Amino acid sequence: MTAAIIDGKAIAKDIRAELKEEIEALKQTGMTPGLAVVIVGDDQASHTYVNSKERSSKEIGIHSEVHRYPADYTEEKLLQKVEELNNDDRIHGILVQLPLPKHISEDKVIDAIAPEKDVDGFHPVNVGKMVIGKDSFYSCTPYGIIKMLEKENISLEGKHVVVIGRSNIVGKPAALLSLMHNATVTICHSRTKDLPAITRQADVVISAVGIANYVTADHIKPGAVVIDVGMNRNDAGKLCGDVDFNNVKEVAGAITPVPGGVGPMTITMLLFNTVKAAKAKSAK
Ligand SMILES: NC(=O)C1=CN([C@@H]2O[C@H](COP(=O)(O)OP(=O)(O)OC[C@H]3O[C@@H](n4cnc5c(N)ncnc54)[C@H](OP(=O)(O)O)[C@@H]3O)[C@@H](O)[C@H]2O)C=CC1
Ligand SMILES: Nc1nc(=O)c2c([nH]1)NC[C@@H]1CN(c3ccc(C(=O)N[C@@H](CCC(=O)O)C(=O)O)cc3)C=[N+]21
Repeated sequence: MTAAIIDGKAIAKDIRAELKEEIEALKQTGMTPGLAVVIVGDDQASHTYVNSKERSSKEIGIHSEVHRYPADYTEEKLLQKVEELNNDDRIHGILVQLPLPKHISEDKVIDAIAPEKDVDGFHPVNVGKMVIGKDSFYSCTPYGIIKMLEKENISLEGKHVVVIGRSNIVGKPAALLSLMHNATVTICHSRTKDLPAITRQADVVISAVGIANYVTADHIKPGAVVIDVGMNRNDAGKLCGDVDFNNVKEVAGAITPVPGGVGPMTITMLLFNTVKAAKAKSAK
């Protein structure tokens, strides 16, 4: 059996086309959604992501601004900038690119973002609302996975979802959103014993570890859905996920590729959340 390849790029394109129409309608009412991205430091990969976010925003008509600062920018100045953006009426969404340089507390910066502008869904208020099952801004990567499965007509109801990874931005919210969709959820991490025995019980495996070729064919139950969040470089310097794609695709029922799977959905949900924030503001 060869798995169906889930085309995240195509699904992302469809959702972005829907958002574009929605933005055109909003503009008719005098509202242009605005996104501010803040990046500190000179990490090349981070700059590439940020440029891609800016391009994608502009393509669908979002007002987009990027604030770039050197690696020695102070925490105090960054907090001031966030405050300024909190009070800027043209801006509905604020994203501070992570990771930040070591001398800046990520927690402090995330806490400083107004929850109604936190389109990353990282602020404790938004995380807390998600935990108690309320509508809020959900973290873009896990939310993108949920949307992708919906578009593929893969229901999570009653399914055993095994999430590998428990970070605040991917693993944990992926588990909670799966639970919200009535899955039975297991969370695995670096202290988990006999991981393959657990993942082999899964109807859906979501891997967010950050190790190339970590998930191999013997981890997967025949026919299971495999979602690869990992963004790694292999020995040849090529972008790859956590999953040994060529071998796993012979066992799985459906699988997401890297690139072209979860990544494009992440950016799409950032745009989705920005439009959502703008609509909430205009409804006030
Ligand atoms: N496609 C996309 O849009 C995005 C992709 N990513 C990518 O996803 C991956 C994960 O990101 P993120 O969650 O931020 O990473 P973190 O490093 O914060 O978390 C990794 C998680 O994997 C767990 N882990 C590490 N080693 C093992 C192991 N040997 N066995 C089982 N679990 C293990 C860790 O466990 P423990 O908690 O015990 O340390 C941790 O919970 C990265 O490759 C990242 O680049 C991230 C964001 C968006
Ligand atoms: N505040 C904050 N919010 C984030 O959402 C955030 C962040 N910080 N820091 C870094 C991670 C990583 N991340 C990705 C987004 C898109 C792709 C993506 O589009 N990937 C493409 C390929 C890109 C390429 O070719 O290099 C793909 O998978 O097809 C990847 C990774 C968001 N993150």
